[in-house]
Amino acid sequence: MDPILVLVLIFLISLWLYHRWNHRHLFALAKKVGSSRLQMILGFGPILSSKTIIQKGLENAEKLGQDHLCYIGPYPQFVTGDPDTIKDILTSKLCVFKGDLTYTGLNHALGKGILTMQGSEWLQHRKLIDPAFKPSKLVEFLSIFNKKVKRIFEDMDKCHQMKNSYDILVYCREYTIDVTGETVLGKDFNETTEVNVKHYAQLITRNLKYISDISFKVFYHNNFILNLANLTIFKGARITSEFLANLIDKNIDYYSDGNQPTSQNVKTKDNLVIATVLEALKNDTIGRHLAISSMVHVFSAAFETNSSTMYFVMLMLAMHPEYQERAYAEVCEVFPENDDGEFELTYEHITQLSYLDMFIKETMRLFPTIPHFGRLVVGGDLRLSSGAVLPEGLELIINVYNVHHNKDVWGPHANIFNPDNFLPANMENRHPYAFIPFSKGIRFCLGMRYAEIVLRVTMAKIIKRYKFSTTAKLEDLEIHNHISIQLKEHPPLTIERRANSNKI
Ligand code: HEM
Repeated sequence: MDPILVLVLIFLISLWLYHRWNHRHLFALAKKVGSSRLQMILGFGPILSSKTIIQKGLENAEKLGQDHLCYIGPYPQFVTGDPDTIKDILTSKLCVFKGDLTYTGLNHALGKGILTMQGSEWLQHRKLIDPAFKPSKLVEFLSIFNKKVKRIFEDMDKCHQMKNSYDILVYCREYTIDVTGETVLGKDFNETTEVNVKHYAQLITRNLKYISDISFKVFYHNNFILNLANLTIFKGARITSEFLANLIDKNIDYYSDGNQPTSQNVKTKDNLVIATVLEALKNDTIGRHLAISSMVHVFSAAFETNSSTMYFVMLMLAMHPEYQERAYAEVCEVFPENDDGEFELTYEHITQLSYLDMFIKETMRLFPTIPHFGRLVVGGDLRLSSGAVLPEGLELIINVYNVHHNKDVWGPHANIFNPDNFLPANMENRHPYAFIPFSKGIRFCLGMRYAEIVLRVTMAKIIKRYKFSTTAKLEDLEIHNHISIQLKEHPPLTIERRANSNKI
């Protein structure tokens, strides 16, 4: 045999043995859960994009099972859409770290903050910001949510037959930026020239694409390529977070000088989310840089999630006229006046709107705003209740989209929109980790209660004022994952003012 060929063969066999040894824990795991044999041998898998990652996740679960190992480029990932496994992971102290793959984009665009912090530093920081979302603060926010809906009414009153409903998503974004500005910073963006909400909403879209490209197109994980992209195609994409950081910086100075919020809707700065970092800065518990970036993170986590969910709720109302009328009838029962949706919701009202609650939850089941999030095993191997062992250092993807569409959990009609899935009788025997739009366990969404309230206040008012219809069907919607769930194309939407809702 040709000696060169022999050398090449020896080199390849050594390389393979090295790979096999280096990944021995993964090969052991692959015996317990599904995996692609070819990917395991090559140590490499397809490079995904925001357009393909959701579909690929469904296909992999179908082929390999809800718990499986796969490679994204050269990065091995354990992916799960199984509620037992998700519970094991999200309740384990070994899984509070976030992995590189899913957070490179966020880290790059937003810097260090609560969304991306790791381990004990994260825990300390979380304890610092948690008080901003305690029930007494949320009561204050409730009155802001009630007042702010006027903005989206003004925009939606101008709409009627839309061939493409993208503008509605934009109005939802503008509205949630407005609400977040007031609850986090005490700023009424409508009364200041500092922030052009419309321009800012456009920047966000660009930023989301940038973040998801960096995360999923793994060649951007190479510093050289990323730096090149920053100088060219991503040039300017950081404007959003830099702009936000400047705004927060100015507000820290403003409040540190003893000033109070300019917004009429906020009684005192102590009720604002920013109050938590102002206090910590006063006590020297954190530095200014972290105070700013942390508020950038809270701000960023708050608005796109809420606005996408509102938009999807409107689409679901339009596609399901029968359920829409049930939701409308319930709101009319609680608010029987001819009030055009301009009523004031209290906590008690929210508890009476049980069908609306089920409708919103079902929307979040089929369209979870954050379809995947990641974790990293740190501090030891994690033994799952299935017996499989996730080795330290392995990146994990919690596939929210898959568990929400898992037929073993939600039944054979898992892909059909049906708010009755959330009837108490139907939820009684459902796995507690079957529905996780806000994540769950140790590191669940900090703004969950805030989001639940703002969604219910806004949607109750919108349902009272408008009737939605569309020719589009659920199966027409093609979704992408730009960190938050997005539609490839926005379906037509008709918006009519309700007959008893005729004030202009
Ligand atoms: C429909 C609305 C929302 C959804 C679906 C949602 C979903 C989520 C999810 C899935 C996570 C976990 C992400 C991960 O582990 O990587 C998360 C984390 C977080 N969310 Fe939300 N969220 C929503 C609204 C909000 C709001 C309104 C705020 C703030 C006002 C907020 C603040 C946060 C923060 C700060 C974290 C990081 C928590 C931590 O790591 O300790 N979210 N959210």
